[in-house]
Amino acid sequence: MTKPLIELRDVAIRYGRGARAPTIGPCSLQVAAGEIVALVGESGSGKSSLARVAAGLQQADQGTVLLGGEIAADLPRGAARALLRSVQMVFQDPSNSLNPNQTVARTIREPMVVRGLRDRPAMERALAGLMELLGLPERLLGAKPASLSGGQKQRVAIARALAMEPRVLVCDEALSALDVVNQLAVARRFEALRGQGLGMLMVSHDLGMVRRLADRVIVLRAGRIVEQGSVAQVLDEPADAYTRALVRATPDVLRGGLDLTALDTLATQEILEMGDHP
Ligand SMILES: Nc1ncnc2c1ncn2[C@@H]1O[C@H](COP(=O)(O)OP(=O)(O)OP(=O)(O)O)[C@@H](O)[C@H]1O
Repeated sequence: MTKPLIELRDVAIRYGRGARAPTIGPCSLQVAAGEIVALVGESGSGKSSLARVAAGLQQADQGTVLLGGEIAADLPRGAARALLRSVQMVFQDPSNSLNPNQTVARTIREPMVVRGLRDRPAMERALAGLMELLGLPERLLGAKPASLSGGQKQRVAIARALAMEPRVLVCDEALSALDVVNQLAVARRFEALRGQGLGMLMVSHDLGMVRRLADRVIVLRAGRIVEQGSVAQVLDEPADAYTRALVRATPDVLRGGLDLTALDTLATQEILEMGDHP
């Protein structure tokens, strides 16, 4: 059997020492190639903490993180770094994650340099490919974040993450700050990337988007996984009382997924052009 791209085994995180210090876990989860797994739960339930551990940005206090069946710390330094680079993270607010002094081109080229790409023409081809994939017009290559719309900034952040050629993308509310047009455009890109084998762990409050994108849903409450299963199982027939409350707390229109039927008939480029007014 192929190994999951990411596996968290009995991962626990503890913030501080006192009896009331927030504790998350132990939690176990897996993301396979071409699979989108959603982490949902109320604010403070531990979604972002687990996402950061999965992305290698935070150390767990207990448990193991396996990437493609391997533990980075067990490998020689170069191999460990390459393994850790196979997971990239996209955050909610691109304004905080992009360097305000760097152009779009430099932002997206940088990870290519980090992963060792030295061939300039290959780099330019990869840059052009990512710009096209994310619906970013060429004229933005020399632009700095301040002159981009929120949607464009987030698409640059996603292009930068993909420039590392990750096997898994960890998205922490990556679509929440976007308007519905940009959400749909990016969701379509994620669907296409999943088709190419990319795995995704997505943290989201938006059960409509979870229904659209995710294959499986994991429900967290107060640092513990209370339920997990397919989207249909968890969102339509939740077994756990907390999941039922979470689903019920979402307005009908969002629970069923946003009605994007009219927009969905348009080509992605048309959708992006609608959303590209800075
Ligand atoms: N760096 C930190 N130091 C101390 N406590 C923290 C830290 N990060 C998170 N916590 C605490 O850990 C718990 C889980 O936080 P986390 O951000 O992982 O939850 P979340 O489900 O992602 O919440 P939200 O949906 O509001 O982003 C919370 O009680 C939070 O206050």
